[in-house]
Amino acid sequence: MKPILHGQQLRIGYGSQTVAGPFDVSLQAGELVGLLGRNGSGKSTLLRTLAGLQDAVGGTIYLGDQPLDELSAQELATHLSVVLTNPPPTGPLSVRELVALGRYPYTGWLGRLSAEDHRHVQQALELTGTERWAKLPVDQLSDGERQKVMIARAVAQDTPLVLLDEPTAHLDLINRVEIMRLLRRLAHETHKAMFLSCHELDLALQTCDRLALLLPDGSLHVDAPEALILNGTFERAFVADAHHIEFDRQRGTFNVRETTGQRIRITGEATTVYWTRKALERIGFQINNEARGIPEVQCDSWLHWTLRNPDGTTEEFAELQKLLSHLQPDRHEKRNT
Ligand SMILES: Nc1ncnc2c1ncn2[C@@H]1O[C@H](COP(=O)(O)OP(=O)(O)OP(=O)(O)O)[C@@H](O)[C@H]1O
Repeated sequence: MKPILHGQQLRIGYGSQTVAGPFDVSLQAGELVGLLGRNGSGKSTLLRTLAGLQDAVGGTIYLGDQPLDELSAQELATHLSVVLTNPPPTGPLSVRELVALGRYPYTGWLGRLSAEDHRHVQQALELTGTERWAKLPVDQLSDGERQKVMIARAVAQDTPLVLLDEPTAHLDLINRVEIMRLLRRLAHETHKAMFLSCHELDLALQTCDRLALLLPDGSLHVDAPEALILNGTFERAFVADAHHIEFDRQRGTFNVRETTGQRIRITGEATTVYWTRKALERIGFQINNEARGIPEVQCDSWLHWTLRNPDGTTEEFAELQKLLSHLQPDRHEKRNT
């Protein structure tokens, strides 16, 4: 399938200063692609470059068959829409009026909306679930609601490609999930390519069709999320030089490690084992179920733990905190002195 956007030997940056690249990147119709990377890796720079808001340091970007830099601003606006992090225009604008601004590439210099434009605006409101706020002033919406309206404006612009810079920033968990599910649904149902930057690795792993990882060495890796975990690219992107963070490849999560060198075994009921393991790792224990002659925590059932000491003695605990305090008496004593 022909890509909607293709960047060839792309180098992004400022003036002659390269931030990342050279790399190739392609976006296909009907897919949600998440752009991830550490702070300063170049996510916003890449999005702005693909949007034609700043020049590439090198390489060429094609929208279909046409090089991006040969398109006029008006033509570009029919190929791609952009949702940036800056706050939307405030003032007495209603939600419907803001969404209608998405039609600007198609309206004449008077900005008068045709019946076709009104149809697109209505459709965008319905597709994004924002129709119920259509008459409200935009500045009366919550951050999550306003973000959906900004997405509706991009949908009304009716472009095959939508670029979004951190659309989930400053939103709570429910709204972050809602926005990602909305973008995924829009990509699949309206057959648009959606390319968004974000910092929520977990959410991106669960919702994006593909992920693009910008690495500290300036390379870009695009693949199925699970493939990037399996081949180690995820770790290289985020924890290559971080000493106290470890990536759990089995669960796709990052763990904070403050190891004291003490080892412990842990067995028993799966959910209790999972959270007990997290707690023990948090206080510095290394879990090693292969080792012999070290203490063992048996998670007997929900809210009951047995500690087997290497000398064969056992102790019972009905609270996780009591087990933790028992296992790290130094900290406990220090706190009491
Ligand atoms: N206007 C500019 N002129 C020169 N360098 C810039 C400019 N804007 C950003 N940079 C630099 O380009 C690099 C990439 O910045 P960019 O904002 O693209 O990163 P990012 O991945 O989006 O970061 P974050 O996750 O913190 O938003 C950084 O080193 C930054 O300092």
